[in-house]
Amino acid sequence: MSVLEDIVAGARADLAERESALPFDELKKRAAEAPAPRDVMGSLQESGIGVIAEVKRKSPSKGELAAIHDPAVLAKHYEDAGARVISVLTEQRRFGGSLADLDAVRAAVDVPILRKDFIVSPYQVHEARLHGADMVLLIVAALEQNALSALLDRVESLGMTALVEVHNAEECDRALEAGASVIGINARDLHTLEVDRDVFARLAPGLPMETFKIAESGVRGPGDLMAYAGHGADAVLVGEGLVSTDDPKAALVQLVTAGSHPACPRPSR
Ligand SMILES: O=P(O)(O)OC[C@@H](O)[C@@H](O)c1c[nH]c2ccccc12
Repeated sequence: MSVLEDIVAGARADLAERESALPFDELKKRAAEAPAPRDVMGSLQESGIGVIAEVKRKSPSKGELAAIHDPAVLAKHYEDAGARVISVLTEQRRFGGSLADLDAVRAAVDVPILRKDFIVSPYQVHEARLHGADMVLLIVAALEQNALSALLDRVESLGMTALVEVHNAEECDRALEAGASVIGINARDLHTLEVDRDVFARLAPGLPMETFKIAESGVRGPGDLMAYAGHGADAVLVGEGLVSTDDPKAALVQLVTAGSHPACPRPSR
């Protein structure tokens, strides 16, 4: 079993438990009463290269990254530093996240929030909405084509934005086929966990100009952001490079500053 398959199997088992505690129909009803989703694209399309900052406690490749005692405090730092979207990992087994983290962040900030998890069921989409998410990650490698299309439609029907994640050319085709307009190119291969920052440069030119392109993983500092921007990234998503520093807020200010600097390559649209 690859790491991805293992994580997805765990996510399904955890999901089954939550589903028996709160039936889907009831969850849907409650989610429909949540405050309206925020304008993710409006936020991402402000000038320059936007930064999506991630609340990430652990990773399968490195184990513990940071002891985040209060995700709300970290999220507030991210918002103050200029994050366009805040990503919150809710996967528990390998990433140490939770829906409680999502709740805490939602209560603390006004910027749009991405629920980062291994979404395989409509249940998780409504659950994301109930807990205040505005954007939901859909990983192409974890989904059959029909499920990908159906989940993407579901996300959009609830007024949220789908971030559709790819790692190779075939997955790009599948993402576009499903109707994705926001595509995250992950430098990390979820089967092997290896990071290859050149994946973005290889895949981005094959995507339509109007696709909003997000470079995910491997950003260590402003140099990596500039490099991704030079290859056509509209935004970058950063976790470890922020949480594992002594001062995540200062690290994010540096990235945000680089992303809005006149010397930084502009988005193509
Ligand atoms: O910590 P990094 O290298 O900055 O990466 C962040 C983000 O891209 C990574 O957490 C991620 C990308 N896709 C995922 C899918 C599931 C879990 C995590 C991820």
